[in-house]
Amino acid sequence: MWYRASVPTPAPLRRALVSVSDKSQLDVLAELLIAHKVEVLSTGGTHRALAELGVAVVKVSEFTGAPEILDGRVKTLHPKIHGGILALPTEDHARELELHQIAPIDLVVVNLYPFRETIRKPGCSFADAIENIDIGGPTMVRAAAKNWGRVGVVVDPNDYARLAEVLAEHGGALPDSVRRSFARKAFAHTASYDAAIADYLARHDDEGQAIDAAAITPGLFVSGEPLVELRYGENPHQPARFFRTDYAAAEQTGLDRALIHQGKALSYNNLLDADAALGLIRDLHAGLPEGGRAAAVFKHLSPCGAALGSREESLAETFIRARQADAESAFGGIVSVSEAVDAATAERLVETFLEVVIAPGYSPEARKILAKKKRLRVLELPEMFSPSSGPPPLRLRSVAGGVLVQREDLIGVAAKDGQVPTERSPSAAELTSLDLGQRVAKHVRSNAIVLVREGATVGIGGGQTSRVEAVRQAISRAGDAAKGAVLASDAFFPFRDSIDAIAAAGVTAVVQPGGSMRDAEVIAACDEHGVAMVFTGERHFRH
Ligand SMILES: NC(=O)c1ncn([C@@H]2O[C@H](COP(=O)(O)O)[C@@H](O)[C@H]2O)c1NC=O
Repeated sequence: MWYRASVPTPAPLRRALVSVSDKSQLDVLAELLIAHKVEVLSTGGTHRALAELGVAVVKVSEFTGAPEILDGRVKTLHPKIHGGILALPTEDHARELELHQIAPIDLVVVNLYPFRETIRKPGCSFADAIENIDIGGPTMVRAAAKNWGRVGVVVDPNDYARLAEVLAEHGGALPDSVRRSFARKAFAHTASYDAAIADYLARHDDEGQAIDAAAITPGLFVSGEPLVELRYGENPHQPARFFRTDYAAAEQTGLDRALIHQGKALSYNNLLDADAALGLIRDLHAGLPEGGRAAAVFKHLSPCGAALGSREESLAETFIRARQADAESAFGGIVSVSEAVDAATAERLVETFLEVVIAPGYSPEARKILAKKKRLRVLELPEMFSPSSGPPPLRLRSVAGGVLVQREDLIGVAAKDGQVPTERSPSAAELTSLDLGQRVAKHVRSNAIVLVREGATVGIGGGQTSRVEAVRQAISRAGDAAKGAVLASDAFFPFRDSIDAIAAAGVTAVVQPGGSMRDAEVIAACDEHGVAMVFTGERHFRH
């Protein structure tokens, strides 16, 4: 419950304390403080900046009679400041303020030392990070937010314009509702600030040395910036929202950065599928030969088609082959491509009912063509293939009772780098197809089997409870195309039954991690059927 002080008609602001590290838009603030004749108190750097903008500003040290000390570690931590902010509008508090000669403060404008920006700087020392933990700022922000019934608190320079508008509308006073909404934002701000500090400290040991960057540290400090309220969750009766987390803010390539050119609002399911389609196209892009291109079609978190094109093939042709891989499933699909969409590709895209298209760019002609499909969501992620620095991003998933945290599966072993345990080695053409199959299988729910022929998937079996059933599904989907195809599996074959089924269907080569107790049996089966096999040593379960 919010504490509610009874202030029937808010009085015009008389005194503000301004202490900001981010000095952007201070001119907007200065203007409104002058216009409403607000008495202004301020700390060192902010005092100088406001004075230059023509504000008659009093130094906090003069106001309190206590100088700033300890290199700025103590500037505003004084009863005259905190008494002035925290006093309730009651007669008792008024008497106490008078007794101690404390003047009430009714607006606090504070933003904090740039802790996040500091720790993101290459080479930032532990000592630098610690020195950038703001103490006085959050103390004032929290005090003002607690006393929202009388005091306004602004933590974001982007709110100065709103503040100016509200004050102009209300004769220099801040209505209750505005103070309350500023207070909400203030506590969210300090909570997120502390989460960043706690996360940083969890990632450093007692000597201040960074712990293995890829480790999952024992603390989880997630704060989320709300991006959009989604129409609903997986189903219409489930409310849902999309948040950008602090962890994601460090990523260059997240969906939070997508430019949305057109289409219906993105749904919860769209975002999940878009994320999956993005993951696959990144893996395909990473394996492309120079001048090559790739396209993928997703449905309900599973790829239904993926194709690689050589430099001689256009993107439109590559997309057509990805769509043809399972034309039936492509209806209502999510498409991702490895390069900017041109007019010819756009013409092909609009032939099918699609939910979302994701690409690193679009030509103006392509945009015009796609615009014909008003509901189609067109997402541009210019940085989608930027190489990521640092450890793979954290991925969070909730289960009843908690949250699971792991690093994203970014390992990609090219089939050509694997070991060949069979008598026959795959041909160069088979290796190229195995590589595509392996990259796609990583994005199919386990148990996952992917059949590939001539640079495109022809049959995908996923989400099956036995591996041989996933094999049967992939073969059945491929039909005649299974003959001469190659196969990729996300995990090892526990028995030779899958190999017997594959060989009977005409599959010529296999890529899988290996590591089964019965690898010898599986290798023997391959040799019996003349099937070439590659062991990658890396499992890619997707649950
Ligand atoms: N220690 C204090 O008493 C204190 N009071 C305010 N600050 C911070 O000092 C900064 C502004 O400093 P300046 O006005 O000197 O540029 C603000 O980010 C504010 O949050 C403080 N600094 C850190 O804790």
